[in-house]
Amino acid sequence: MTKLDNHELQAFWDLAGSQVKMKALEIALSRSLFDVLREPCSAEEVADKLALPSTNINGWLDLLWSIGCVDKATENKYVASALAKRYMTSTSSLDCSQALQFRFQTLRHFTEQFEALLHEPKNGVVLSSSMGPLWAKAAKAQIFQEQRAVTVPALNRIFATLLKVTIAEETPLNFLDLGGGPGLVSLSLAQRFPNATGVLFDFPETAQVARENVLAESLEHRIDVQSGDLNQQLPNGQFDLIWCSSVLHFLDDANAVIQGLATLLKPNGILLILHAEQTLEKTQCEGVLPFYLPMMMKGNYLPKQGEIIELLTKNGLDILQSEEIKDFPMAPVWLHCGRKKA
Ligand SMILES: C[S@@+](CC[C@H](N)C(=O)[O-])C[C@H]1O[C@@H](n2cnc3c(N)ncnc32)[C@H](O)[C@@H]1O
Repeated sequence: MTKLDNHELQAFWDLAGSQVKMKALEIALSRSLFDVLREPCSAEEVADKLALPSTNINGWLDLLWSIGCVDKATENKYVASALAKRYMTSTSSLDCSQALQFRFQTLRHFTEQFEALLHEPKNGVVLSSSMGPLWAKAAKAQIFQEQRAVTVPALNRIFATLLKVTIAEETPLNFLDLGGGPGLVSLSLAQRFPNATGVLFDFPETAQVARENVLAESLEHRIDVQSGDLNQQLPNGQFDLIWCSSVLHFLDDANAVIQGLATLLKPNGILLILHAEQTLEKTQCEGVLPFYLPMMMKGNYLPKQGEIIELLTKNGLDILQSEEIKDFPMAPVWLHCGRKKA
């Protein structure tokens, strides 16, 4: 070790310090600080606008500066960074303020239960129908924001540059968006494929949120919003393309649902499954486990690497490609693209 290297304990001190950074950001989001800082302000002006004493405001703003949320402008003024303006201001079309706060809260809640879950692991998801209203609330807030800012751009990249199978934009296909939440994936598919029709399927309460978003875009003649509990029933229809992202974690039997999806595909139909997975690779564990271990310990399903491919193959699909997708909400997911045999 040269005297310029960090001590080998630094990584663990940094872990402790990240709690303080997180709290600084959480307070900033809850007080709409970045809306205030759309224009440069001094610490005193920030204090005045947020009705706080000015004593500790400089330190708070400097910490936010150190993590990239604030820039320093001239004359001792601070201004929201370009990143914060893009993702943390209420007028931005990519605003993720609520989504970020939700993640802070739920992961903190998990840390409080962590040890109890080691003593008493759970081995089944909560009765799924009771989750309907909670999912609908999420579909109006954090899932909506994450679909708009992250999932839809990832979908666009996947279709534009990543998929090895080409689907011509004018194809008159019928798609299914399984567990589609607020429906931005369905809207995006309908816009990408102008001759397509589609079905979004989710719990009744969430489906209502999706229906309103579909109506707002006047696409109700092309997107049929169906509802039910996937543990009990499948959507109606026969599909050329199925998009299923971050849904299997919440179901009782992923195998049964994939088996069902295979029956809903037309011959040569394409199934795109995007889910976080358990892997044996250290950096992937580091990226995935902080976000998905809580779910696993509560009894949710996190596929092992290779498991989805096995299920798709077992249910009569040829695997066309499997890729790690890093620009997905919270943590990387694996995209598996399967095609039903003709
Ligand atoms: C994490 S969200 C993912 C939403 C969307 N697929 C995406 O990637 O943004 C999970 C979705 O699955 C839906 N879901 C979970 N369990 C379900 C069930 N048993 N039946 C129907 N929908 C369900 C939820 O309502 C929610 O909209």
